[in-house]
Amino acid sequence: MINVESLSKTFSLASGKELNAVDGVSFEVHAGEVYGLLGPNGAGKTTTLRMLLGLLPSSGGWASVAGFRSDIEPEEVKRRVGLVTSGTGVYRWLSLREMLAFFADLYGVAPDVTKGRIDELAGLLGISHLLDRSCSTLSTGQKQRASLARALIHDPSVVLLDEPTAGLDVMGSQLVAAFIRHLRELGKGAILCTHRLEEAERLCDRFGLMCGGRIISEGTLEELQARTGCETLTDMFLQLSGEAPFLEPKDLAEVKEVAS
Ligand SMILES: Nc1ncnc2c1ncn2[C@@H]1O[C@H](COP(=O)(O)OP(=O)(O)OP(=O)(O)O)[C@@H](O)[C@H]1O
Repeated sequence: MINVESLSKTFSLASGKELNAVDGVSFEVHAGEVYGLLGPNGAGKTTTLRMLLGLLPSSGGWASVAGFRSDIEPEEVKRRVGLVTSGTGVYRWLSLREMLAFFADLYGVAPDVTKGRIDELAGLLGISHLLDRSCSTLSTGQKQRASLARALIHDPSVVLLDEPTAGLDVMGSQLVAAFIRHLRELGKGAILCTHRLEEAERLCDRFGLMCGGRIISEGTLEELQARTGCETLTDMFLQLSGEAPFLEPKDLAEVKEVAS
């Protein structure tokens, strides 16, 4: 469903140097699978998603969604992808119903299908009572529900989630988790990028651990546990990236001593 093959991106920096933000990344995501693309800040996750969506040209390799190459047929790719980000972007001057209808129209959903789909998604996400409210009056959590509905309005086969729970409270995060489980039941392929590693452990079927533009390890949680000898994704990250926390517990004790 999603194929990424030797994908690379080199940025030319103002200093004249070059940065290999994504460096030969390959992975696949199948229908009904949630793939966790995880890594520290600057690992290259968002750049990978932008190339996959056809928003950014690659420097090498290719990506495809449902058989359509992002670099050759980006419009076909966008038609098949729903995007959820942490920026809960809604159109302030439209009602929620108008905004969802607007996006349905942009994606070419037939008008007679749109109404039923808005009602269905609003029911699923618990926002039916908000449909005729102006988007400008919605709370952060309500806006995120609206964004989730917007991502599915054209019934995409693939959903990309880039930090979907950033800034949300426990209830909001649980809703996003339920949404991701629902995607799996619908047989959609999904990529989840998140820094909440415990959340990723619970939600993803397989993981690609990214560091410095490369996938340094890939597999199910059990496979990664067997390979690394670590129990949690957090411990795996620290081990695989070869990085220790800036402060060891003994350092913290010293800091406390100095402070007292
Ligand atoms: N347009 C650009 N020009 C130059 N460098 C860029 C550009 N976009 C991203 N980068 C750099 O590429 C690297 C990867 O960035 P990217 O946003 O993909 O990381 P990320 O894994 O999504 O990080 P985060 O978890 O912090 O969002 C970073 O070093 C970033 O500074």
